[in-house]
Amino acid sequence: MTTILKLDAVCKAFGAVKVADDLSYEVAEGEALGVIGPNGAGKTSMFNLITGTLAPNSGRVIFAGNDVTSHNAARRCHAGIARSFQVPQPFSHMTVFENAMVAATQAAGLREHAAERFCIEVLEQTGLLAKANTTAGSLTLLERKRLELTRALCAKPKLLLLDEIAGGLTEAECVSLIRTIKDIHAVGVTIIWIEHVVHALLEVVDRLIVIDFGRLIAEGEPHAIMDSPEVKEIYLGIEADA
Ligand SMILES: Nc1ncnc2c1ncn2[C@@H]1O[C@H](COP(=O)(O)OP(=O)(O)OP(=O)(O)O)[C@@H](O)[C@H]1O
Repeated sequence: MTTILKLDAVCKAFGAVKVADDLSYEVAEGEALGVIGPNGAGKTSMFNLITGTLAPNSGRVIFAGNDVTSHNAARRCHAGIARSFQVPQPFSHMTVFENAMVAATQAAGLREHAAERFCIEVLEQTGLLAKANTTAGSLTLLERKRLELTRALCAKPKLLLLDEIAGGLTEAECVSLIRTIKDIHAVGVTIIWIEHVVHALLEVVDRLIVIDFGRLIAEGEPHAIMDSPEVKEIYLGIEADA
């Protein structure tokens, strides 16, 4: 098993609010790791610490064997870390294809025909090829989520971070998105997926971690984690002895 990502005793606080409190865990290459936890637990902040938009107060982020703690977000992106945002952030006035091309050229460093060919390939994979010439601002929510995936994949990531990508979708849309994410995982992309739609997570991830007040409070096989009384109490608000 090769470790692709390691968080080593990462701490980050905003005033009195600890968003990462001695956070340590590892992710294996090719793994799909799910992340759950209450609102405000520090899950998105953890992604910001991994991608480099947030600097830790202490601790280290190791990616593909290199200490990237001092590397900025652009450098980490070039190294192979890409993310989708909880609220889709496309260039709304540009087409789907143009959005993909920005990622393929700026993040993956591809040029001209190679970039175009790669974007077509990714749009096929994410189910958006038919919308290639549509402006991003006129897409449905599911399509915007698919565009988030497209933009992240066009950066040619080794590690893909998904932030609540299933949120707000209908059940049928969720099923269709799960299929796409499974396909992406099947070709070897390592995934860390923060999600409140737990059944979607359980269909994809190999392992689950639970974050509360910036601390890792549970880690293990997804169904066992969801069944644990501690997680039910902290995450679902059900008292352990109820
Ligand atoms: N830049 C910042 N400055 C100050 N406080 C922040 C900042 N970013 C996040 N926080 C606070 O840190 C806490 C954790 O936020 P974060 O978005 O990481 O939680 P989360 O687990 O992703 O929540 P959710 O499930 O609601 O998306 C929240 O109380 C939030 O208000």
